Amino acid sequence: MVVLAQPPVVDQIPLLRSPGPRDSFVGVPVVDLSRPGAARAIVDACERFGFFKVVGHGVPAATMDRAESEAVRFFAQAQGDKDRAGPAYPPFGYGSKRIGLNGDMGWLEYLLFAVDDAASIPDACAAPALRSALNEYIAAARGVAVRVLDAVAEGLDVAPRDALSGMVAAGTGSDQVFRVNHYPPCPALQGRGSGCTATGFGEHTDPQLVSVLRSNGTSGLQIALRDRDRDGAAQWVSVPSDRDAFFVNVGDSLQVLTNGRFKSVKHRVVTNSLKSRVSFIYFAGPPLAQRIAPLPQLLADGEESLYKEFTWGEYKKAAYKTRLGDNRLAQFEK
Ligand SMILES: C=C1C[C@]23C[C@@]1(O)CC[C@H]2[C@@]12CC[C@H](O)[C@@](C)(C(=O)O1)[C@H]2[C@@H]3C(=O)O
Ligand SMILES: O=C(O)CCC(=O)C(=O)O
Ligand SMILES: [Fe+2]
Repeated sequence: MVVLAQPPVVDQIPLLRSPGPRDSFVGVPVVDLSRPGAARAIVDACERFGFFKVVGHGVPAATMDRAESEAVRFFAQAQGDKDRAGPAYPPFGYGSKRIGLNGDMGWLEYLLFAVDDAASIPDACAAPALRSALNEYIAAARGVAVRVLDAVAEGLDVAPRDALSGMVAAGTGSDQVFRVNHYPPCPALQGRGSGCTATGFGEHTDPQLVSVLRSNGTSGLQIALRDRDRDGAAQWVSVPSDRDAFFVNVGDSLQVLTNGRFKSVKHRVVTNSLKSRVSFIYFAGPPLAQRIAPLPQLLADGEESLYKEFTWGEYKKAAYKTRLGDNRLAQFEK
């Protein structure tokens, strides 16, 4: 008998049932930031999906294109050169296949950076052309996060209007993280049939307030709908890619600030057997000392917080001890 050995690393990456073409989800809410009514539309999308697409954002295509081509150039380097930009933990830099420190694996490589208050990544972490392209992109993504959080406050009628955006705006000491993910085609999937795919980035929620994502034209991102199916299973749907738009995820911290009115969206990335996906994600985290508790104006008379009191620093520390797919908020629920 001939036993075909698989490369061991692929063995460690969970395979998934591939969604069929009809799972491509046409219902992703689209918000035009340049139009009146955006604030209401954002609140509606956050309540229904914890996820939406942003158009009319005004970020120049050249900013996105330059960041993408510099990232593609970085990932095209020899493995040894990329490894010199790592490891991803600690503190930040290049990583491959291992996500976090607790045993999660995915079919990807990535750059992970802490972002300073001026929305820039540390000098030592990337070559000048890559660093300059990413810094320009990060400033633009932060701008989108600030506008989205202003709109959330407006749509929820919270005063002051910068009650949320003030936690990430320049000069506030916000705890921002930025990552560039590259999902190469997964050759091990070829010949396995269309029903099978591999985990690019396993299912999880993002711990921060919001995350602002942009990808090239390759699909792979999936979100779980809020309602489970009749058997109690998560309903995963594929998000059609759009390289000109941003996608916004509600994170765990915004779930708490709205006392569960918004829910952080569970999402994951599955690999494509033929095409590379490159994505950029800006994670808008508040300052470490920021208290994360429901905004008083969102609590009805007599309504209590669903969560124990904590600061972002405390939540982040606890989150980094968890596996990707864990329910990180559970230990903070009352
Ligand atoms: C497994 C992990 C990776 C992660 C830290 C964690 O222990 C749990 C949260 C993960 C996550 C998900 C969203 C972002 O990609 C991320 C940078 C974050 O803030 O929380 C990652 C963390 C990571 O990759 O370091
Ligand atoms: O790469 C993507 O498209 C999404 C990745 C993601 O969810 C994350 O990095 O937290
Ligand atoms: Fe995520």
